[in-house]
Amino acid sequence: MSGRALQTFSRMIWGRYLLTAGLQGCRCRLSCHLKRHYSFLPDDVKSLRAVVNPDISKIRNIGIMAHIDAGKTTTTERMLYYSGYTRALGDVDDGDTVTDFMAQERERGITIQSAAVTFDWKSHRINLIDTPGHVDFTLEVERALRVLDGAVAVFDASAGVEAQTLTVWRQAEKHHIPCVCFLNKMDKPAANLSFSIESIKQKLKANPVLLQIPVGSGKNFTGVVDLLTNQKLIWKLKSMRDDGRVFEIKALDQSDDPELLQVVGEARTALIEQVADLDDEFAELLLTNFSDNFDAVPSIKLQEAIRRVTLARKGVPVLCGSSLRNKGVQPLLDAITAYLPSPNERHHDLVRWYKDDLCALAFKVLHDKQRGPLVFLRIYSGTLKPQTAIHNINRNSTERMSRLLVPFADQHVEIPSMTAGNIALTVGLKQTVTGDTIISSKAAAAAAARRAQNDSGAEKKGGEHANIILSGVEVPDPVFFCTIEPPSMAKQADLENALNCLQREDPSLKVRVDPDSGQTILCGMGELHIEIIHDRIRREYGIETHLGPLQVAYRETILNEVSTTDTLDRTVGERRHVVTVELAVRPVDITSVGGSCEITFTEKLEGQLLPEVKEAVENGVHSSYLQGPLLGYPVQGISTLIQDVTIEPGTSAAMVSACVSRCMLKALRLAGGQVLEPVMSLEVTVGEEHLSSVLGDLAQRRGTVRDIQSRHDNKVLLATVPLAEMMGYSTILRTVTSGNATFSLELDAYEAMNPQEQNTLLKRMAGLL
Ligand SMILES: Nc1nc2c(ncn2[C@@H]2O[C@H](COP(=O)(O)OP(=O)(O)OP(=O)(O)O)[C@@H](O)[C@H]2O)c(=O)[nH]1
Repeated sequence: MSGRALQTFSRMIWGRYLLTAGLQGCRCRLSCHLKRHYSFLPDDVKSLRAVVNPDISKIRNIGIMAHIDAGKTTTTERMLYYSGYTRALGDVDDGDTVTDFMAQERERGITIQSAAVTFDWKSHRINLIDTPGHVDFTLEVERALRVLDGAVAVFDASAGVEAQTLTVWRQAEKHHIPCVCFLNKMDKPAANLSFSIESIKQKLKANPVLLQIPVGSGKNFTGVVDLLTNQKLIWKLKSMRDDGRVFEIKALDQSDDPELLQVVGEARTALIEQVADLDDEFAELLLTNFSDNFDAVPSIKLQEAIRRVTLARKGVPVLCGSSLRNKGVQPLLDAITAYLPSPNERHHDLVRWYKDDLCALAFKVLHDKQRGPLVFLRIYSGTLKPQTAIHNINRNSTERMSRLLVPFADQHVEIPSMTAGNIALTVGLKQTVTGDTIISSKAAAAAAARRAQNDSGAEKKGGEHANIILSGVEVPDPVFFCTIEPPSMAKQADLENALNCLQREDPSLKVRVDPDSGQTILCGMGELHIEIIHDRIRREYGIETHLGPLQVAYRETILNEVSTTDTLDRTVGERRHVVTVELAVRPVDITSVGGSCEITFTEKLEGQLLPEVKEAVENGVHSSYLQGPLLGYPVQGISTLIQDVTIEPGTSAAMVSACVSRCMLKALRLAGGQVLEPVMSLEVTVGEEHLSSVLGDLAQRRGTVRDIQSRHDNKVLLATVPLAEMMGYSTILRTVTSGNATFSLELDAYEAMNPQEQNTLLKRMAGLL
C-alpha cells in the first residue's frame, strides 16, 4: 500500500468516528492517528471562545455550486489548505479530499452529500457547504442553498455556463442569494475569459463584474491582475508540488507587457463605469471627486460599491484562477469576505417574531452508527447550548440535545454554545428531520405565534404555527423506483432500520410497501441515486440487498368529465353502515395545477357536513388519488366535486371513506384513463464528429431535438426525451462517442403518452409482451 493510500485508509477508518471531549483531546487524537492532515485549529485562532462565537458581521455562510467536474471539491480543498485547516493538499483524483468523505465519493471522485466545513480566513469565519454537481442530487444543493447567505459559482473556464450550473443558479435566485463567480481551470488551453463572461450574461442573464484579468493563458497562466488595485498577483511555482501558498504581489508598471497594460487599463475603466451605472452612491462620488481621473478612485471605495452591487444582486463579481495548479484561490477567499453578506445583512422575515429566543432550521441529517443521528442546524436567532431540551415545531415534540459540535468536514470540535448566524452540528436529536424548525420551548412558540398575530402584516394561514415555521426544502417527487429485498427474512428488520435512517438523511428517497405483493419499494431521483443508496446499505449497514429492475414512476390522469354515484351497505358485527355518495370528476390542465389534484364540495354540502364527515370524504378521495385505475400509479390533473353525501345513523367514518374511494374508482374508470410519463430535458456536449451518432441514437429513444448550439469545437445538443428511454444512457453515450461526450438530465414535465405507446406499456405491464 502506498504512503498516500495508507493515509487515506487511516482517515477513512478514523475520520468519521472521532468525537472529542474538547479541543485539547481532539488535537492529541488527531495527531496520533492522522498523518496528513489537520493542523486542525490554525495558529491564529487563539481561544475556544473565538472558535465558537465570532462576531456575526464576520461570519460568511457560503455554498459552492457548479456543474459536475467544474472543480468545486478541488477549490474547497485549496481553501482549507490556505486557511491552515489541512496540512497537505487533497486531490480528488487521488481520492483523499476532506469534503468528499463518504467512501463512494472517494471512489467515484464526485461529491454526493453536502459536507459542511468551517474554517477561518483573515479574521472571518467561513462556513462552507460543498454541494454536489450531479443532477440526481439537486435536492442536496437546494437544502444547502436554503441556509446560505452567499454562494461561489465555480465554472470550467473552457466550458462557460453548463447545464447544472444553470439549474443551481436558478435555485440560488429563488433564495435571493448573492453570488461571486470563479472561472476555474484557466490553465486549460481552451480556457476563454470573454467566452465565459458572455455565457454568464447570455445563459444566466446575470451582470458579470470582472475584477481580474488573467496573466498568460493555458499552461502559461501564471496569475491575475487585480483591477481594483492595479496589482499583479503572480504564482511562480517551482514544481508541480509547489503549493502556491506564497505568491508575488507587484504594482503594474511601465515595464510590464504593453498589451497587458492596455487590456488592464480598458478593463479597469469599464469596471468603474459599470459600477457607477449600478450604484448611485459610487456614481455621485465619481462625478464629484474623480470626473477628470478615474484612476485616482481609491480601491476601497470601489470595493465598497462592488459589495453593495453584489448584495443588491445587481451584479456578480467575477474572478479567475486554477485551483488544481494552486493559482488564484487566496484572492477568491478575500472576495468571499469582501463581497458576500454576513448573516445579519440578510433578511429573514419570520425570525423577528422570535426576538432573542432560539430559532434554527435543521437542513441536513447524517446517520452515525455510534452517535446516532447528527443534525446540521442553521441558527437564525438566540443561542444553542448542549445538554438542553429544544422544541421541534413541525413535529410538536420536545427532545434533548446532548452535544454541540462545529463541523470540520469529517472532524468535529465540541463546543459549549453557539450563537445566531452560525452552522452547528448537534448530537442526540432523534426525531428531527431535514426541514424542521427548532426553537427553545413550546412557550417560545406560543410567544412567537402571538407576536406574529399581533403583527398587522402577518397572514394567518395553514394552521396555528404555520407562519412561525421556517420554510423547509421542497422535495421533488421521485421518478424511478425498484423493489429491494434483503438476503433473508431474518434481515428484513435490519433493512427497514437502514432505510428509515437513510430517509431521515435524504428526503428525496421514498420507501413504500406494495400493498399487493408486500415487497419493499425504493423510489429515487435517478439511476445513480438508487445505486448509491444500494451501495450505502451494503457498506454502512452490512446488508447485501437485491434490487429489482429499475422502473419509471408513471402517473395517470383522466380524459373525460364523469358523474357517478355509489352506495355502500355493510353490516359489521351488530352494526349496519349505510352511505351513499354522488360525485363528479373532470380533467384539469396538468401544467396549470402543478400536477396536483383538487377536491371541492357543493356550497350546500360545505354548510351541511360535520367536520369529521368532511375529513372522511377527503380521505376517501385522497386515497383514490394514490392509485390510478389503469396501472395503479398516482393520478394528477383531476378535479373532484362532491355533490351529495347521505349517511344513515351508526355509520362509521371509515365506511364513509371506503364508499367515497369505491365511487371514485368507478368514476375514474368511466372517465377513461391516460398514462403520463416523465419527460426529461437532456443536454449533451459532444465533438462534432460524433454528433450524428448521438442524434441517431436519440431518434430511437423517442427524443425531440430542441436546439443544437456550438461551443468551441463542440456541439451542445438540447433535447427532450422520455425517461423510460434513458436507462443506461451513460454507457451507450460513452460507446457511441468513444467517451467524448458529457450529458445532464433533468425532469422537464409529465406528458401524455401517445395511444400506441400507452397500449404497448399496458400490455407489457400485464405480462402480455
Ligand atoms: N486543468 C484543471 N483541472 C482541474 C482544475 N480544478 C479541478 N480540476 C480537475 O477537474 C476534475 C473535477 O474536479 P473536482 O474538484 O472533483 O470537481 P467537482 O466540481 O467537485 O466535481 P463533483 O463533485 O463531481 O461535482 C478533477 O479531475 C480535477 O483534478 C483546474 O484548475 N485545472
